[in-house]
Amino acid sequence: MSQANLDQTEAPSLIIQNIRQDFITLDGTELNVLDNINLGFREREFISFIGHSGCGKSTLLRIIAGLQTPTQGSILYKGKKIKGTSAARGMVFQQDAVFPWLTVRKNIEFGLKLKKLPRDKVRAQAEKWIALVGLGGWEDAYPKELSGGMRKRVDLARVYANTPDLMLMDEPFGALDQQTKSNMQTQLLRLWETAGSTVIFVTHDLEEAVFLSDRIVVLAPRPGRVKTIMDVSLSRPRREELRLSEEFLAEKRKLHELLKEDA
Ligand SMILES: Nc1ncnc2c1ncn2[C@@H]1O[C@H](COP(=O)(O)OP(=O)(O)OP(=O)(O)O)[C@@H](O)[C@H]1O
Repeated sequence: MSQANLDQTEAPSLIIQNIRQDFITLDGTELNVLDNINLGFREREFISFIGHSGCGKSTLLRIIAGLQTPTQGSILYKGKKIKGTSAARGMVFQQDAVFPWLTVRKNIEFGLKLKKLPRDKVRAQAEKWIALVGLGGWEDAYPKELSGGMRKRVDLARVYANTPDLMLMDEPFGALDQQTKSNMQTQLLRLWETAGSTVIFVTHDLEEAVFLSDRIVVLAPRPGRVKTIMDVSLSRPRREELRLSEEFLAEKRKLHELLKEDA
């Protein structure tokens, strides 16, 4: 574990350099939300951000997405500075972003049509992701006919169909029940293995962070800083049974201790 972060064996593709974020609150006082954030992530890594409520996880994710310009510092992706949003960076939030008036297929095709891809390519790409998220047979259903987990799968397919290099996920499974959440985590790992994108995943859930991640960035609050980075020493592919193993519980305990020291 280290605060520093830049991997020595492979050049990082995403570099977060000296990020500081200040906000002006409603009463006019200045709030320093993030300070001196320096991180480097390799291509295809699965990274989670974890830390107590208000430590700036979502703000950091929004900066990486290009939705928020930091007070200081910059984000480099493959050597280029991130400015504004891009289709190459897909975002998934707790509340899904499916359109209620479009069918499953049309939701997934929506972004592809905006890219002006040929019609047969749009259809083929949508078919591929509908199958990958296990929604074959539901192509013509409307979101109101689906369960929360199925809607989430449409949401993931919608974003993944655009083949983003970077998937930025802000507590995407936070509103789901435990069983559905576990299923979605396993499904997400399969999609990630297929798509080959780098994932940055914000969560409060220790088990989720350990199950999914290669590395977990632990943020300390007031102002948000990188406290440490935990390497998750669990092999892949990760199956459901892993959650009950001693090695999994040991990793979870380690993360729990790292977070407790902040309290
Ligand atoms: N646009 C804004 N203007 C003012 N303050 C903001 C703004 N956005 C975020 N904040 C403040 O920044 C701090 C960090 O917020 P952020 O949502 O990034 O934290 P978080 O770690 O994701 O929290 P949680 O785990 O509760 O979702 C909070 O105190 C929040 O009130």
